[in-house]
Amino acid sequence: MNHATLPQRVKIVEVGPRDGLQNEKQTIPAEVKIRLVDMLSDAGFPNIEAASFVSPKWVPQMATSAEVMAGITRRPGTVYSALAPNMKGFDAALAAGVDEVVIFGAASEAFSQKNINCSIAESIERFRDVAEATKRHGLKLRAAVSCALGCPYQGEVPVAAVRDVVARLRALGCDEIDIADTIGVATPRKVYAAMEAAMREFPVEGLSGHFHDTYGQAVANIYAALEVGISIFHSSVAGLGGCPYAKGATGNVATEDVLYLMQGLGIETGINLDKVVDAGQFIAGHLGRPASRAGNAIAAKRGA
Ligand SMILES: CC(C)(COP(=O)([O-])OP(=O)([O-])OC[C@H]1O[C@@H](n2cnc3c(N)ncnc32)[C@H](O)[C@@H]1OP(=O)([O-])[O-])[C@@H](O)C(=O)NCCC(=O)NCCSC(=O)C[C@@](C)(O)CC(=O)[O-]
Repeated sequence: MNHATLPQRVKIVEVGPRDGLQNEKQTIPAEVKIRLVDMLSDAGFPNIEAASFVSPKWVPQMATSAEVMAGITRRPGTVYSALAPNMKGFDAALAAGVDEVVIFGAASEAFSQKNINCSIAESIERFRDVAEATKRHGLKLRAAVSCALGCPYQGEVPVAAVRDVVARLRALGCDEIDIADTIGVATPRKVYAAMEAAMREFPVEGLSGHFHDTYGQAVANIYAALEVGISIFHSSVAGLGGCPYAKGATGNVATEDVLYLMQGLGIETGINLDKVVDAGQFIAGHLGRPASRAGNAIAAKRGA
């Protein structure tokens, strides 16, 4: 049997406090978000997406982002990221002291319009100023490519569109680019194709897999991405989430499930799974819903 050579170490970016919580209907107090970020920091994540400086009319849940950033206890070695779609968002992110600014585009025109109210070409022009300011202030710059594997409005998204937007984002000076399955529709062969298209335009070391788990394929998709050399993955504690502009999409792949997979594969993450399980139980308890599969299994075993 042929076994692909997998990376020995991966970076897991915890996106639960942002992607995970942004779609919650119930208002989550800033103190709860702060406690969640602090628990995640304590688990040793190298990168936590903690906030989003977007219009509060568009995404009300993220309106407390400045308060959250001011309230968290920063762990040395953790990069704290926030979304910024324009200069207003950038200025707020800078004032809040983020380490990494995330611009977010799409490989689908229809999604770009629904999510950020402009075309792909217009978004790149808006991001140019944000990218330039990010670099000038010595911050890291990351870009997300939403709907790289399917769009809730347009359906299929050609890999040529993924390649094209990755090239445009590279030209802005991005340090990392996320290939996002916003609505969780991908299966492994689609992941190979999208990642291979992206790899033609951007170094594989800087590409990440951002998978939602709507159809239960996210762990298989992560494995497929590992096989083509991707070594950065995004996940949400307790599998929180969904996109406000992608109806029916469920949360990101659960961090506990991803860490369990990596442990089984002997791939280093530097993250304490037990502490992530605690964070997952905390936030799932607060929201009144079950945590992730691996998280619940580990918690149940502890209680046994
Ligand atoms: C981009 C805009 C602002 C354009 O929205 P617009 O309405 O075209 O913007 P505008 O410039 O005309 O401004 C309208 C109002 O918003 C305000 N405004 C404008 N910008 C900001 C800002 N940064 N922070 C706070 N307020 C802002 C601005 O001041 C003004 O206020 P008013 O004068 O009406 O009182 C809007 O569409 C928006 O905020 N969209 C955000 C959508 C969003 O956050 N989606 C979820 C994140 S993306 C995601 O989850 C996908 C990802 C990354 O996880 C990867 C994946 O899975 O695909």
